[in-house]
Amino acid sequence: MDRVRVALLGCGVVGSEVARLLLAQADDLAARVGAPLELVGIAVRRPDRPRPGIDPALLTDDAEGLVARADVVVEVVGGIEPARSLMHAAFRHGAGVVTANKVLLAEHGPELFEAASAADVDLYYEAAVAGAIPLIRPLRESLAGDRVTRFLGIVNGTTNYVLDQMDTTGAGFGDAVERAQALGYAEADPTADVEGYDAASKAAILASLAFHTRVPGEAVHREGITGVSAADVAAAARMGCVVKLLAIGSREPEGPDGPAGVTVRVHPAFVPRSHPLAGVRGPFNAVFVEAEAAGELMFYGPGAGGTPTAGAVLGDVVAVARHRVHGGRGPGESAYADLPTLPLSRVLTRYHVRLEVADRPGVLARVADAFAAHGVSIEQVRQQAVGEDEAAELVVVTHVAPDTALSDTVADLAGLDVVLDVTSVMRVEGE
Ligand SMILES: NC(=O)c1ccc[n+]([C@@H]2O[C@H](COP(=O)([O-])OP(=O)(O)OC[C@H]3O[C@@H](n4cnc5c(N)ncnc54)[C@H](O)[C@@H]3O)[C@@H](O)[C@H]2O)c1
Ligand SMILES: N[C@@H](CCO)C(=O)O
Ligand code: NA
Repeated sequence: MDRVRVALLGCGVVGSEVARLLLAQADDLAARVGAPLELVGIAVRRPDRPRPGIDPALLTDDAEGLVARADVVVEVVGGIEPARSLMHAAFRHGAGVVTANKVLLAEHGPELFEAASAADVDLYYEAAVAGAIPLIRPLRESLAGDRVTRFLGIVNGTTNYVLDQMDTTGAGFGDAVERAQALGYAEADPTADVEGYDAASKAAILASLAFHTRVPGEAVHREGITGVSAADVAAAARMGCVVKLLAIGSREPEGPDGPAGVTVRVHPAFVPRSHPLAGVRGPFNAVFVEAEAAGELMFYGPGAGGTPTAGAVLGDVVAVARHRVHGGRGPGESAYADLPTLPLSRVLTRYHVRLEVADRPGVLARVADAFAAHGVSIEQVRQQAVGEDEAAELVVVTHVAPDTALSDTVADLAGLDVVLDVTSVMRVEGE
């Protein structure tokens, strides 16, 4: 093969950087691949729009036609359609695909991996989870001989920036989101990030890979950070913790509560300041992976941004192009373990519960009784007066308890006449 033809679909934040780096590093990439990479075209919606540094002759609005002329298709359009159809078209034409599209993989991964396998071509997606951080390849290849038992990480840069601002400046949620938008971290519509959808797609992809099973995006338990208040962040600080949006996947053994399987969840949690994840600041990402032989591994770096993400895309382009030149293909989907995704009731966690209660004799005992009635053991209780009236804030930290026992406790607490409000319920993770 005297050259590898690369088609780029999408020329936005990531795509424009992929195009720039492909051209700027052409000689190095050719040496690494064993043949030159030829950028044969860039599919865009508006080919007439000038794009600095990009030859207008490369621009086309005929994405289908471009895909038919490529050996490697880079999909950085995002969303479900037309990305999904274009990837299928690439496979039909015998082209390998590199994508950064976590939404598409979390929703339609199995179908796309099957199509790639049937066509005997590659589907690579390092940039889809935690941007530039090498994470997909270590899970898919370096840890292929090990048994991953758990991952715990920060996989959304926007929400990490927002929570970090709330922690370091005392800002409220709304102000912190506005700062994230002003800096270009958060989109004009930040729903996918702040409601945890983006992190849930990434958690689904990581869990599928790590546990050799299929976890669809909708099977991930998802809570965003819109309910996290400045008071929650301050309460975390008083406990020596910081609030982080975590993505957690875990193998659960067979037990009295049900069969073996996996749990996968995304939610805000208190993380002790001594834990390495607490030190992940601003828009950075980090993922802890625990494996039986390797022990604890941590992957850290920029989880987003045009240039870092384009670097991860190009790493995949080199791998897929090498296979075109030298033959063979990389590992495909590995879902042989076929483990069920278990309900959250199988998860054991510590909880931090904040209540507003009447400040009179016997209240503490009644609150403690509600926890005891569901077998939830209390580790710490702290009370402080609030305002002038006869109310107090009560903070209860539990020992590990099943999720269902805690939610039943909270329902009972909310029904007590001495409890004026259950202000917040947060999990405590990472100890
Ligand atoms: N931006 C990041 O930091 C980042 C990080 C990791 C992964 N990703 C993923 O990379 C992908 C691209 O993200 P982005 O930030 O570059 O988005 P973007 O919105 O900046 O770019 C997407 C581009 O695709 C174009 N487009 C849409 N429909 C098209 C079509 N039918 N034909 C041709 N072009 C079309 C849009 O006009 C836009 O220019 C997404 O899947 C995203 O989730 C982005
Ligand atoms: N919106 C994502 C981009 C990377 O997928 C984030 O904030 O992490
Ligand atoms: Na990555």
